[in-house]
Amino acid sequence: MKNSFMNSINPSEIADIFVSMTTLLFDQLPIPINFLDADGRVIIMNQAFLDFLNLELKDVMGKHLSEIDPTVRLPIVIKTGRAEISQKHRFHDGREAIVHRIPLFYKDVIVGGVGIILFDNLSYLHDLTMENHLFKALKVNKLNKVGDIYKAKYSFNDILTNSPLGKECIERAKAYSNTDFPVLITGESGVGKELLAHSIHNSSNRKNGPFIRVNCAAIPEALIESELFGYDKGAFTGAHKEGKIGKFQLANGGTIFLDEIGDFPFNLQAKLLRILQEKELERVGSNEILQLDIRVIAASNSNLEEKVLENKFRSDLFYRLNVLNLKVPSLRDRKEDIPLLINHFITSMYQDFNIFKVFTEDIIHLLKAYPWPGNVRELKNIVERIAVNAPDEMVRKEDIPDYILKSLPEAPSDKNHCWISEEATLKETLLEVEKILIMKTLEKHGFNKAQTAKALGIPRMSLYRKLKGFGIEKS
Ligand SMILES: Nc1ncnc2c1ncn2[C@@H]1O[C@H](COP(=O)(O)OP(=O)(O)OP(=O)(O)O)[C@@H](O)[C@H]1O
Repeated sequence: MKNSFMNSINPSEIADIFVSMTTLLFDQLPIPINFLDADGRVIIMNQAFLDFLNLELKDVMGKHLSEIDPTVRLPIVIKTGRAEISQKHRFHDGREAIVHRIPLFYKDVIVGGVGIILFDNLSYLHDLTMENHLFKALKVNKLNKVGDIYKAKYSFNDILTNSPLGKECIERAKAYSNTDFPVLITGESGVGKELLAHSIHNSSNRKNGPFIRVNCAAIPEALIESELFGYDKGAFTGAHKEGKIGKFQLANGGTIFLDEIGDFPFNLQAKLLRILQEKELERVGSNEILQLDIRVIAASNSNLEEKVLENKFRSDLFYRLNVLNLKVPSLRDRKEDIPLLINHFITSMYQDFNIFKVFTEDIIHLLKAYPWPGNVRELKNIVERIAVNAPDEMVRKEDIPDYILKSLPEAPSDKNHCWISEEATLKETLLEVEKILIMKTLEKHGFNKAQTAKALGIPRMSLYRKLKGFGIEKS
């Protein structure tokens, strides 16, 4: 029977039969699914996907997916070969969805990709939060655990460092991930605090549970209570009738990452402390107490001890969060990492956008002399900016943004050349010499300002003033 069926098929028809049977099967499913070929062109799009796009099959078949919606990323995933699971996506018409993008391999060669919209219409339900919607969908469809949706994205392998300070920080974070105590990560903006929080969760016992990030500075103060703690049905006028799941409840079984904790409103700090101490949550409008099983990781780029002294942050909360402390060093204190990071960012530019640029030793040397107040984030932005804008493959000094070049000391181009202009006044000349001396001493002491001031024999405040005068420090 089987043989006679197979024998009756022309081999060239097999692919067509596969496509039409798969389409028939996927048309029965309420989940939007599409298949692209290796060039990013549509081979299969099921009815649920067509309904989502409000298109007909003839409008999409054989078209490059980006012609249908320019925001899509599946063609990029087909190029990189790296699956993107449970990602939030905003379509060109503003609708949001949770999507999977998966490359398909046959004998190690990418032959196409599958796109799946897991939860659509996240935004039309403006009276429901995304979390509620997901939570409901999880319950109804028994599709996944919350932890499968809210995953930590990074692990220790994503954190690059060559420097002793960086390595020490990672070793400490790894040790912390073997415990369940709260961790407070401190350090300047852009040093990689969030990366570390993800990594600690991902190598802890909670790695299969959810990782919920809350940016305490980004949520309006009036909403923070309901966002974090949730509320019960009809808790107050204007509340959604079904209530709201708060971030703490969502994080149950996993980790909650409270980023920029220094901005947490003072009047809610007692409630936060109670949750951390009791591991119990009482939603607004409810008498029911929920038992929580969560780990808390907090991060701050402001000095929390100072905030405690200024009565802007409760000392009991500070001690509760600061059981384990992780201080992330600034990039200027681990300049050895700069070449490694530059290399990593240009490799990503090549993999993601096919842009290839060479940063020579000289250019890296120049970039190492800059103090990087915005740390790794600033370095990443600058490398990407240079890579996109530099006209030639070999990056030149002129391709480095002006504000960086201006903040570097003017080194004499050769030993015999006097770099001091004969027209310069004595004051100008002394200033120039001072600038060069300060920059060289800063470099010698790994941009540690306390050590530099000591070596120069000047008070630290006067060093800060001079650096500000040179336009090197933030005012
Ligand atoms: N060691 C590292 N290796 C690779 N990438 C890094 C490293 N450190 C930071 N990054 C990258 O730098 C950027 C900033 O990192 P991150 O958001 O973790 O910093 P942050 O300290 O949390 O900043 P903020 O205080 O402003 O929230 C991210 O794109 C991150 O991927």
